Formats: sequence, structure tokens, C-alpha cells
Amino acid sequence: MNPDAAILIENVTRSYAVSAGFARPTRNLVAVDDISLSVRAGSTLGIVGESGCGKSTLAQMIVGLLAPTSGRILVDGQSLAAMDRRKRAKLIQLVPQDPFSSLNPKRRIRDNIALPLTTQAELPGKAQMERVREMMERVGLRADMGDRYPAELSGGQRQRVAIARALVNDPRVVVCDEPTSALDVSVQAQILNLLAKLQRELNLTLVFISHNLSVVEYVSTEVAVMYLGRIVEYATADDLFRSSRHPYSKALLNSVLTPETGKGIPLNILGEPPDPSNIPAGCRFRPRCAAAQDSCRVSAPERLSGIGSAECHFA
Ligand SMILES: Nc1ncnc2c1ncn2[C@@H]1O[C@H](COP(=O)(O)OP(=O)(O)OP(=O)(O)O)[C@@H](O)[C@H]1O
Repeated sequence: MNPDAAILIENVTRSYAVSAGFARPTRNLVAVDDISLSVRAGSTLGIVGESGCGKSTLAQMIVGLLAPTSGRILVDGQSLAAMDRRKRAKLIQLVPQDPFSSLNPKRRIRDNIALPLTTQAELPGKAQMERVREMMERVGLRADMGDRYPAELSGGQRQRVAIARALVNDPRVVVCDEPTSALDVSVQAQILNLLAKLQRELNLTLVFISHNLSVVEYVSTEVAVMYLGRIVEYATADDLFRSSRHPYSKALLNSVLTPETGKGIPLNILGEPPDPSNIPAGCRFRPRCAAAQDSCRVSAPERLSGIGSAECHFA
């Protein structure tokens, strides 16, 4: 793995003890299962997979809000585990799915954007407001909107505020967890274009999480396909969308492509994913895989070996 990577994920696992009901022992649910991945500086990594596959758990660990059960994550070569909150805020930021719940409803927009700066307390007040103005312009918010409150803005405008706030400290890495899924389709495109523009202008490393493959295709340079806690394929966006290797990626692709262009069987007829507290033996995709053979029942496929690889016996 590349030690100069913007994000280096090494053998990271996160499990939860979940209750199985009254007077029954708790079960161990493995939400992220021994993932290793390195993310190139200045790239946009899309992480895609169905609901419950572990995307948000991984995102929370990458930004340091959740500790791995085992393994380690380095951002810009540094571990977030013991890092001071202020330093962490300058290195990496999260753009959440629903900005409404993350913005303070009682504060004006300009104060919401300035919040990470005021906790840093390094810039004098006037310079802070100058920085906020600059960020509002960058994300396409009129200066007079600074006086308003979150409830007075549309969903798309609120997401612009959340992006401005994430960028106000000039971080190196930004993780966006389903940043457009709460928005109307027309507004989604505007926010995706904005994120792509900011990534280029600021040379950010962007991690973009979505269950929507079309959205991921639009913004990503590389894509990690997640299934039941593991990354089962890691490829450049071009390769994934032209010639995916894993049957799960093919099924995901087929769910968004037309029958003429798609290959494989769409996900909706493969049934629901298994319970992550009871992961199937052998290949974890086997129960839903139309191409499964006897060997898939017996042994798990080899681990990913970097970009252009897939966890499938027959990839
Ligand atoms: N705090 C928690 N306690 C117990 N189980 C959890 C907790 N957080 C997540 N999980 C479980 O871990 C698994 C992965 O959840 P996660 O939210 O990371 O997936 P996701 O791919 O982001 O899904 P979604 O798109 O629905 O948010 C799920 O089975 C979920 O129920």
C-alpha cells in the first residue's frame, strides 16, 4: 500500500454488540470487516453499496468520529486516534446527509459557517468574517443570505452552507456521506457540480459515499464497491463502469443501466442482503450470486490486491 496516500486504511474492523432480544445473549455484528485501502491525494473516491453494508460506519471512522475495533487509519500520514480536535478539524471534515440536523437553527448562516473558525480562535473576528464571505461566494450563496437562519433556506442552499462550513478551515480531505440523497434530483446535480468544482479548485481529496451508482459515477475518479462490511471491488471509475469484475458490482450496475447495456442480473431479483451478524461462510455474496460455484461455499475469495482487483474466485 502507498504510504504517501491521503488516506490509508489498514485492516480496519468495526463491530457492534447487538441485543438479540430479552434474556438472549448479545450478538457480534461486524459492520466493517478487515478493510484495507489507500486513497490517492487529490482523487475522488466513491464508496457505493446497498443500505446497511457499512458505508456510514467507514465514513465515521475515516473522519475520526468513531474508533475502529481493530486496525488503523492514517490521514496525510497521521493517525487521528490521538489527535487534538482542532488539528483534526484542519485535516479532515465531514459533509453529512442532512444539513438541517447538523446546522444550529438558532444561529445565522454566517455564524454557522464560522463555527469551526471560532472554536479554533486563531483568526481575529474581522478576518473570520472575511473568510466566511469568501466561502459563501465559493459555494454560490449570496452575501445577504448570511443574515438568515437555516429554516429560511431551501434544502440545496442548506447543503451549500454545510459544504462552506466543512471547507472554512481549509481541510485536506472531505468526506461526504450521501450529501445529495435528501435533495430533489435537479438540486442534486447542482450540488454534485459544486463538489466537483471545489475538488478541482482546492485540490481536495474527496470521499463520496452513496447508494446511488449514477451519482458515484458522475463524481468519482476511483470507486470502492462495498458489500456486507467488505470492499469487494476497487477500480478506477472508468474501469468499473466499462468492465466491472465482481458479480455484485455487475448487479449494482445492472440496476441502473438499461437491459441492453447491462450485464448480469439486477440486484432487485437477487433478494435481500444477509444479516451482518450472521455472515455466510465462504464467499459472502454466494447466496445472492447467479454465478456461484461449489468452491464459493467452501472458501472466501482472496483479498483485494489494490486498484483493479475484486474479491471473487472468478473475477
Ligand atoms: N451504533 C450501532 N449499533 C449497532 N449496529 C449498528 C450501529 N451502527 C450501525 N450498525 C449496523 O451496522 C451495519 C452497517 O451500518 P451503516 O449505517 O454503516 O451502513 P450504511 O451502508 O451506511 O447504511 P445506510 O445507507 O442505510 O446508512 C448495519 O447492519 C447497521 O444496522
